[in-house]
Amino acid sequence: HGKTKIPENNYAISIHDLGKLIDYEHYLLGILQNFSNALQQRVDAIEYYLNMTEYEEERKLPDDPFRAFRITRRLHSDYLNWMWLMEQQPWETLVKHITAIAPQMPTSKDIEEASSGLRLIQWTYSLPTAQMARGVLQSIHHNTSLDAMQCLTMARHMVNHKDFSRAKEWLMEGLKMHEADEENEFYYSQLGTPLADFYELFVRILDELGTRFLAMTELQLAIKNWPEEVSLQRAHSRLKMNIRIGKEPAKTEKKTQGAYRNCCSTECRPTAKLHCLYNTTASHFLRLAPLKMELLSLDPYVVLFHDVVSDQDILSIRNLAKGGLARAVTVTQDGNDKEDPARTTKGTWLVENSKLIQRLSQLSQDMTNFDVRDADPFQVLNYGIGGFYGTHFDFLEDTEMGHFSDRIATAVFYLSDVPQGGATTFPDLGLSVFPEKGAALLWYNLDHKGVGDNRTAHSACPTIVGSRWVMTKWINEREQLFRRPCLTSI
Ligand SMILES: O=C(O)CCC(=O)C(=O)O
Ligand SMILES: [Fe+2]
Repeated sequence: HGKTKIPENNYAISIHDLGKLIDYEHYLLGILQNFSNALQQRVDAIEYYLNMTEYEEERKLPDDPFRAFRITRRLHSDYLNWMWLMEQQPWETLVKHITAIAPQMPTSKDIEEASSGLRLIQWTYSLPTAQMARGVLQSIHHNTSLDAMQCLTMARHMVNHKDFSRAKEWLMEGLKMHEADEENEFYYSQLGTPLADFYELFVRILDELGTRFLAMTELQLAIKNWPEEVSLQRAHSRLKMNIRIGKEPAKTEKKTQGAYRNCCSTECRPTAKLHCLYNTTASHFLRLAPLKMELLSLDPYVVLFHDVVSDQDILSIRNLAKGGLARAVTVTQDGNDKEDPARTTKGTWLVENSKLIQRLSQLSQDMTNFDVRDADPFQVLNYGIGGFYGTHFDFLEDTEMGHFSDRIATAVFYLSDVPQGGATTFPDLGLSVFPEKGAALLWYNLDHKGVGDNRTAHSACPTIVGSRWVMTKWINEREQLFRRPCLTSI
């Protein structure tokens, strides 16, 4: 029999798949509402009975015959009915409904990835914590925000990632919200985040930041307020020990990635003015239907094509991909696939050979003037919460596969607009492209000798708002013998 394996839904790395959680929550809230109704019915009946029997009345001997009769009758039978009611727990079936969908609920890994998404958004776009907590992202007010519990989760996450100053900011936001809501402490305790937990973490953060004596003062105050809290007592003895042995506070490392963060935040274009033109030369076809092409860099070659995929085709492509989204992986040195925290997106390969795919292949061929008959299939990707692809190369050079046939060029088709964030960025080129539904970005990964060009390092910046869909095509060297006669290595 054994346990059934908990499925890995990986919700946080695909906004599209996260949509399933909306249905689950709706279902759960329905159960909770039924539970509430059932309870309410009972409460009403009990209150009615208490009123009827004049519970609040003065106690005196039942000297009138009706009172004497009434109390005898009540205590002969009513009490049994109440006992029966107290024993009945019709919500046990509700609990079973919840148990049945429990395996589909997000896991702690999902929470970690969702928090990481927010952390990356905050870091990449330098968003102030107080604004973020209130739903202000890049000066845009969204009708959404985080509550005290969610700020606490963010603070914990920042502590785990050793960013103690951010942790402190998140915790202060959480504390403020919690204290403003003090009369609902029962609700917070019920959900496992009593005020004491906020203080416990607060003290730990102050300690890590090297402000240990401030931490001690705060802690003593908190203990005065919640003398029964074991967690505070534990924190107290830990802190005393740290003071006694003079434990070094943690050092937070500073990461700086100027160009990457700049070009994620605002569109970057290399200084030299390049041109927009209609590409009519790549194939015979293009003489009749030219592509709107924007030259972004000559060396390495990077171009952006506008309006190459129709809304209709985009809908079809996304529908083909929707059912099969799975965590996208990266290739290691020895040619194996591995799960990579620097690639938080789900993807699927379009392997069938439909009319649509043939049309898209022809389009890729027209755009690139490369033979794509044997290229990798199209890969459709949907990014998650703060979903990104860290700076990487598409060429495989030193890997097993790379020796055989390297990825000479990459095309990225944008299958959605992205309201905020989500640029494709080339930090070394000072170049970034913000997604525009229907456009396609194309670049060469190899130099004229067929060697990987390090300047083509690129990334997908974290998506802030939106469900980011792209489709990529990696084009291989192998088939290009006659199309790139100038390759000096051949
Ligand atoms: O999503 C993007 O903008 C880039 C994707 C990418 O670099 C890749 O899939 O290799
Ligand atoms: Fe890439």
